[in-house]
Amino acid sequence: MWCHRLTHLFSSTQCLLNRGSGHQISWQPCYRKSFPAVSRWHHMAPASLNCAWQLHGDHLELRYAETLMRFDYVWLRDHCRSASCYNSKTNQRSLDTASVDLCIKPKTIRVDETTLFLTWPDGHVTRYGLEWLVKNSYEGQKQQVMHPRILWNAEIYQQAQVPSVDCQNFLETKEGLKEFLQNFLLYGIAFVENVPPHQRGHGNLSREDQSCLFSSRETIYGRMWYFTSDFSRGDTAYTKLALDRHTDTTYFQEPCGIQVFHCLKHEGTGGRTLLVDGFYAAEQVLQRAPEEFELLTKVPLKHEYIENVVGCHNHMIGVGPILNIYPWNNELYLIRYNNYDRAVINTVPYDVVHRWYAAHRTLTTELRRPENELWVKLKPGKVALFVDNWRILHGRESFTGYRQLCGCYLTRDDMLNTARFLGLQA
Ligand SMILES: C[N+](C)(C)CCCC[C@H](N)C(=O)O
Ligand SMILES: O=C(O)CCC(=O)C(=O)O
Ligand SMILES: [Fe+2]
Repeated sequence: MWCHRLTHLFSSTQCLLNRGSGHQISWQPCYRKSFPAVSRWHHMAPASLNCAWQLHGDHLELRYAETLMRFDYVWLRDHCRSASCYNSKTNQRSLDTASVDLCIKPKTIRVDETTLFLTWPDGHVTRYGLEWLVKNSYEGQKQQVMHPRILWNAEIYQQAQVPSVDCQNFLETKEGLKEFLQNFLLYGIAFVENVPPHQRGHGNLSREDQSCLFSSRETIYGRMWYFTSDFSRGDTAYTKLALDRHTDTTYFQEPCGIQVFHCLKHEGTGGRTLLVDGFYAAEQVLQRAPEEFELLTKVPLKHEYIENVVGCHNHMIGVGPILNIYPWNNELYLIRYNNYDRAVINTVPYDVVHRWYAAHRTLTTELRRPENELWVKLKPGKVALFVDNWRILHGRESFTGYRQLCGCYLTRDDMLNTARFLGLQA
């Protein structure tokens, strides 16, 4: 179900973005020597309509499994999987791409039931499985999502009844870890239950020692952080004030991928945690105001962290748009949203800035809809909450009394690496 939702999302943006004039790819002039373009379709067998191909001056056109693909000849030479061009033990290219003639074209081409054969002018033969080509072609990739997800508002998330994973299962069994990761990848949040209320318990969830699960990302806040409302750092997080929804470390060139929260103590009232699916809100913007969505993907902004308290002097700047999409399929992969930490806007001309403010307002309205808000109370020593900081916004209610939280940021690449190792699409 989610797959269709997203395919729909991406294909509508695709049209949108392709129309934008700034988005057009300008082709370099091709200096290939004249090549007799064969303008008729070759079918592999008279009876088979499954596969057909056609040679053009600078590319091969191939139709297979209902996909029409176009391959540049240099691309076809560059991706050769023969033993001399590719080391299948290390999965690395051995061919020096810079040694390929940019005007190269195959001397002969042949296709059978499963394979495309190309012979190059120097006699070298390249073979491609047709399935491999579908999977690896631009056209094939364009139809796929990189990260399957279930976008949610409070009702969708609650009805899904996503189970928390028990801490011991998570740490000690492959199934527990896999279930946790699957939930996390689909929803962008995941809870681990029965975490011991002391700090080590939390550390075990993410440190490189013993359990070897994920590595934490060391930042200006340290590797693991313990914080309370003592204003030990120059940031509102270290007070008792409410924090509106935001993502963290927007002022890093690469914002932290994952954040883990574990409540150690709270003697007082308030302090609930707010979670909002930023991608769900962005999808609403795309559907209601596609040109505003596009603007939010295009306008670069700075976020900034300037801190001068005793012992801590930091000045961080991160640059990027609020919404980041993969250009080939328009899939959203990162939202950078923190109104507290957004820096002076000096990267945008005045007329664009006004439209940007309107687009920002539309997104903010979606993010603030009460039906999109998931509120949870982190009880001391019960759950650890993992948050995808590239997708989910978090915030907190103001509170009274003594409240101590600990947590860490995790390296996103390592978590996705583990997920892929367990057979998940990540
Ligand atoms: C989580 N921890 C308390 C360490 C950091 C708080 C960082 C707060 C900062 N305004 C931001 O949003 O990035
Ligand atoms: O105090 C909280 O619950 C969260 C504060 C916050 O936004 C953060 O630490 O990143
Ligand atoms: Fe935060």
